[in-house]
Amino acid sequence: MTPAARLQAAIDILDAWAPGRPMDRLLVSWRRANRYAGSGDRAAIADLVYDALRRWRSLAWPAAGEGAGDGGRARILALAAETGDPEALFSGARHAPAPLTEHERERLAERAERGVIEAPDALRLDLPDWLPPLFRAAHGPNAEAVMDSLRRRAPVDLRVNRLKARPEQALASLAAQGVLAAPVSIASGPATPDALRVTSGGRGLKSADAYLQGWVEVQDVASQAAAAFAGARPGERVLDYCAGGGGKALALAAAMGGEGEVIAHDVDPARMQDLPPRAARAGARIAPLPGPVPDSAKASFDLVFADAPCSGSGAWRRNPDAKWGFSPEGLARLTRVQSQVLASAAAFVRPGGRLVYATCSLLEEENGARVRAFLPGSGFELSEELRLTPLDGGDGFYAARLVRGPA
Ligand SMILES: C[S@@+](CC[C@H](N)C(=O)[O-])C[C@H]1O[C@@H](n2cnc3c(N)ncnc32)[C@H](O)[C@@H]1O
Repeated sequence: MTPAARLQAAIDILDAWAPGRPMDRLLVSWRRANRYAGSGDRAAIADLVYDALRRWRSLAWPAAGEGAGDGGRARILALAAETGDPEALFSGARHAPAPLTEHERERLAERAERGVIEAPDALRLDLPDWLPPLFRAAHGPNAEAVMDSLRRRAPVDLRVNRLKARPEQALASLAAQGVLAAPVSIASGPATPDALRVTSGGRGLKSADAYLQGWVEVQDVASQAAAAFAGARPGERVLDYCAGGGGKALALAAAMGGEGEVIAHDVDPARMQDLPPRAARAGARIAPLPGPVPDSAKASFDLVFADAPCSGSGAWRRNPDAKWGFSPEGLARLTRVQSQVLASAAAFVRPGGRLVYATCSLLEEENGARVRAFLPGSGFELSEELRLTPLDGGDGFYAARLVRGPA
C-alpha cells in the first residue's frame, strides 16, 4: 500500500468506530476484509488509528467545540500535517484521500497559528469533560503531566521469566534475532530486575525464540512492579483472585521460583482460557479453577492478589479507545464491583496473610478510596500503598498491601 492509501484506510477504520466500541476488533475485521495488506501496512495503519484515538479531541481542534465532529479525516489530516505536507498525500489519486478543501486548508492554518494551548482543558488534554477534575484531585501538581502522558505511545516491556532464563541470556537471544532491548526500572517503587524495554525490532518479538520458548513475557514494567510489591515467596500458597489472562499469576509464579502453589480464579473462567498454554510455555505451575473458590479454602492463603476490574486509565496510552467510552455511570459500576471483589477476596486470606488489591487505574475513586471503604471492621490493616503513573516510567498502577490480623 502507498503511504496515502494507508491514511485512507485509517480514515475508514476511524469512521467505522464509535466511542464505546473496542478498536482492536475493528482492526481485526478490517484485516480480514483487506487481506492484500501486508504486515507493515497493518502495523502502520494501526499506529495511525491509535495515534488518532489518543488525541481524538485535540486533533480536531479548532473544529466543533467538543471536538467530536468530522470523524477520521480531520484527525488523520492533522496528524499528516505534523509530519509533512498533507497536500502531497491527500491527492485524490487511486486509494488516496480526496484533495483538501479550502475549509480544511483554513483550519490547518489556524491550528498551526493558534496551537491547542487555548483550547478548553479536557479538549487540550484529550479526555472526556468530566475527567480532568478527578485527575487533578488524585495527582495534584502532577495532574497535568499525568493527563498529558496518556496522549503518547507506550513502550513495549518484557518480563524475563526467571523459571527459564536470566536477563542477560534473554537479551542476547533477542538481539541475535533483531529484537533489541535494555533493562528498565520505575522511578520509585519495588525493584524490577527482570524488566526489559524493547528499543527496536519489536515487530519480530512474537516470532523470536526467547518469546516462543517462554523466556520472556510481554508485561509493562509497572505491572511487574505491582506483582513484585506483593512479595510472593517460594513455598507460599497464593490465590490470584482476578486472574484473567494470567499476567500477574505468571509473574507471581516466577517470583516463587516454581516452589509453592498458585491458584487462579476469575468470576468468568472463560477469561482464563489463555492461561494454561501461557503457563506451559513459561514452565509455571498454575491451577485455574473452573468455578468459584470453594468455601473450604477460606482463610487458607498466604497471599491473595486481587487485580480488580477497573477503568484501565493507567493503560489508556495502549487502549485509548477506552477513555472515550468511559462515563461517570461506568465509574460508579466499577467501584461497586471493586468493593465486592475486595470483600470476597479477603475471606481467603489466612490470619497473618496478605491481601493485595491492585488496579491499573489512575483514579483515586478506584484505588485508595476503595481500600479505605473496606478497612473499617475488616480485620485487616493497611501495610503499604504503591501509586505509579506514566511519569514513573510505566503504565499507571495502584496496589495496596493489607495484612490480616490474628484469628
Ligand atoms: C484487570 S483484569 C485481570 C488481569 C490479570 N490479572 C492479568 O494480570 O493479566 C480483571 C479480571 O477480573 C475479573 N473479575 C471481574 N469481576 C470479578 C469478581 N467479582 N470476582 C473475580 N474476578 C472478577 C474479570 O473477569 C477480569 O478478568
